[in-house]
Amino acid sequence: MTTSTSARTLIRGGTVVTADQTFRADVYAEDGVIKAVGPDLDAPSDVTVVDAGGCYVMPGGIDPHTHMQLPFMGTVASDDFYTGTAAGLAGGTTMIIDFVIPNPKQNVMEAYRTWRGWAEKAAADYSFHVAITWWDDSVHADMGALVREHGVNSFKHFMAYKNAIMCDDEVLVNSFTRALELGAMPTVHAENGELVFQLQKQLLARGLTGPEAHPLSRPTAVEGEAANRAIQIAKVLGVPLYIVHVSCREALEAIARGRMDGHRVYGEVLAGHLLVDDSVYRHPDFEVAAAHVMSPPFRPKEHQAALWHGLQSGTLHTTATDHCCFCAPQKAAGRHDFTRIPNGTGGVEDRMAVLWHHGVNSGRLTMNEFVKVTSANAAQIFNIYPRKGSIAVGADADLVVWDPAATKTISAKTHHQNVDYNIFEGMEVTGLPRVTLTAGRVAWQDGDLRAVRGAGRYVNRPAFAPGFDAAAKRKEALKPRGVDRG
Ligand SMILES: C[C@@H](CNC(N)=O)C(=O)O
Ligand SMILES: [Zn+2]
Ligand SMILES: [Zn+2]
Ligand SMILES: [Zn+2]
Repeated sequence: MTTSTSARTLIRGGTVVTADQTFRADVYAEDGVIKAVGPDLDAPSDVTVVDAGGCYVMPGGIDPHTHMQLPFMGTVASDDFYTGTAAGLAGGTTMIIDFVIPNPKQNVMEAYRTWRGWAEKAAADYSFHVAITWWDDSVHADMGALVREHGVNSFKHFMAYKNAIMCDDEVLVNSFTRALELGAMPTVHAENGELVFQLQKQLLARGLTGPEAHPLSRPTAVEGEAANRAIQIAKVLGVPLYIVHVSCREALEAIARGRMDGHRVYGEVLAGHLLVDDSVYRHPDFEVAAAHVMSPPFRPKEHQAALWHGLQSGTLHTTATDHCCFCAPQKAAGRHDFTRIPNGTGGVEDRMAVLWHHGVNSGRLTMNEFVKVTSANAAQIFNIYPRKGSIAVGADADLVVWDPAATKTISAKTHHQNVDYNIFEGMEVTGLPRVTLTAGRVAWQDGDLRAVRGAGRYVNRPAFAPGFDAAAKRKEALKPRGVDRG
């Protein structure tokens, strides 16, 4: 179902904040596209006027890491593409990049079509990273079709989850090589799945079955090793790399080393990893501890300071949520075996507010840096800027009118996410979306959510600079050199 985007909307009286500018201006949108940005714009007839007085007008948030209705660990994530994108709109996020995750040996194109069907009901725009969970010639071919015909320019690799969707080095090397040929970005979930598997077995054998064992099975060295390995593999192959949910100092330092070596490595950090620490796993109530089971796990406090410094210094580039919700009855599957607790937590509704409060209000980030890490950088890294992540004529009218004085206490009792727990429960934040517009239409205003099921559109993300064929380049490099007689 498509909704009219011929709505004419004038956002009046605000201060526009983009990744690089802050200036007083009105914004006029028509047919879902920004048509004018400037002071004191005239209001044509039959226009909807949005009062942005005292507010900032920013590009709508882009969450580059969600899993709506993901089938995982024997159950299905509780937010679907409609409820999850609606909750995102309530929090100022106007686009998600979700994941197609084929089962091993499942045809990649078939999995892609399945996820496309599920996402038809989305209330905001969406796109997909496609996970490569196995390898053969059909995967090589399907990656080409996805890039050339379906607007996919990023491929995900889980280095964790052994005996499920974990990639070994053979898959990583083949898929990274193919990504380079195609001009696509490989991304990784960097945890050494073999180590996790062995540590889980050891912990269970010692009778440690509760959620407090979850972080013990995934120490930071397990993430640091995998991050470094993925970076070195990408470096040898000459392909860029994006590391999702960087949660600890070891992974951050691997990225910093790679970047210092001149390698194109990007890092993503979750709002949760910036603000929630590992004490949650020692909560006496199983439900509270299990609600926080996700991977990589929440870490000791000292890693959060490092992650904030990573964001401030440009070693980390995007913020996300890894929104993958499971309610208490689903988490209870692991009541007597923590390895069976479905991994995942929420956050798509709260990311922008918690980052504004703890990032901008605290002085860690400027407002422009806030726009970079919640929207513009993800748009640039995944090649949809300035259509997304900017406020400019011709860009999509995905906008948020941000009230820096508005306050609320985050709670599962009041959030719109379809999950019975909130990892930011009780957190008081100042700075909230007053209005969120998707394709020029008001979807959230002063607490009233008017998300439209099916209004979201699939966003094609073009390949990067013409992917050259790495094989040809390697052949050239290996050609015997004639003696150079000077
Ligand atoms: C399966 C997915 C969500 N779950 C999680 N992060 O624990 C992921 O690993 O990113
Ligand atoms: Zn090839
Ligand atoms: Zn992951
Ligand atoms: Zn994820």
